[in-house]
Amino acid sequence: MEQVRNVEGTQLPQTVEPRNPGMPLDMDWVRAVQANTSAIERRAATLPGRRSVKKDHQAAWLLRAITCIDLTTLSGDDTEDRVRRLCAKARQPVRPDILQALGMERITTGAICVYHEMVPAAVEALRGTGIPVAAVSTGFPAGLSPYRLRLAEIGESVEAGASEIDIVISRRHVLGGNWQALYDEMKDFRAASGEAHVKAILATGELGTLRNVARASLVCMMAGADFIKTSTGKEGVNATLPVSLVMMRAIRAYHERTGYRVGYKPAGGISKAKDALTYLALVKEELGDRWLRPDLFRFGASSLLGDIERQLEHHVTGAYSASWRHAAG
Ligand SMILES: O=C[C@H](O)COP(=O)(O)O
Repeated sequence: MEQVRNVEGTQLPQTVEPRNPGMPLDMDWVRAVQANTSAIERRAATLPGRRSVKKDHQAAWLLRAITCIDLTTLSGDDTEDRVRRLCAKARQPVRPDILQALGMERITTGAICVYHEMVPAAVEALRGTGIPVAAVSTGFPAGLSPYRLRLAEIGESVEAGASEIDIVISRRHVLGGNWQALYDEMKDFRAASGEAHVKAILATGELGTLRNVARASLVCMMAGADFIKTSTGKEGVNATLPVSLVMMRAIRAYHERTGYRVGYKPAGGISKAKDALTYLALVKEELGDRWLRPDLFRFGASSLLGDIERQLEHHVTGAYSASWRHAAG
């Protein structure tokens, strides 16, 4: 077995960024946004081949990835029992013997992410663990239910104990270039969330262009989003590397302009450990180490944890498969 080196931040102190206060809508900044699609795609295409995460650090990075997962179930057939099982997994995402072999005592996932109706079961199952419950809200996934009901849904989830709210934006505001409407909507959602942290789901697969993704990212941050998130997991195209580059660069620009760090959450279709490593490498390169913590980075994923567990088990037992070596390259 390879020695797992201690990666700073794998066992995490509770550092939480101050909430993003937002800023007035700066329309000149929004209109000036460019996105060079071919350059972005070229950059994204070279990333998986890089050795940004060295092989002998991979197990530690995979543990880090686990701490950043919003462990998710968002199905029509969700039950309280399923959510309770998921919460048990969030509390103990890796078998204790594997964890011990990797030199770690305890880790948890970043959060649990569920529909509103499942919030009470999740809150109860996670009581005393410090693991937050995130609720998808505002008529997830399409965001087309009546506006007052979308606002009320946020309030009810907060009241039920959700400390993170994943809202969906109205895609039509982006597609129609109605940035003021997007800003106002996001501000209302933010206000309705009270003290809860707010993740703005852009549904990037439905926004048409990378420039729209960049503009929507900026507008949501200006309106006070604490995180920007790619997708609901229900669009035809969900998290991708080009979209992630655009969103991370918007986060960087917002930080440079305002001093506030907004978090990033790629979500939907991320199910392989090697993909998690690629995303972590991208975050490290584009935003820096500070973003590699669960208060600023999450994976929205329902099946990623299973693959990471398998890879860690292989790592510990020495059955480190040739295909994995190749894939993680
Ligand atoms: O927000 C999280 C996504 O809905 C999860 O998508 P996934 O089931 O493809 O991992």
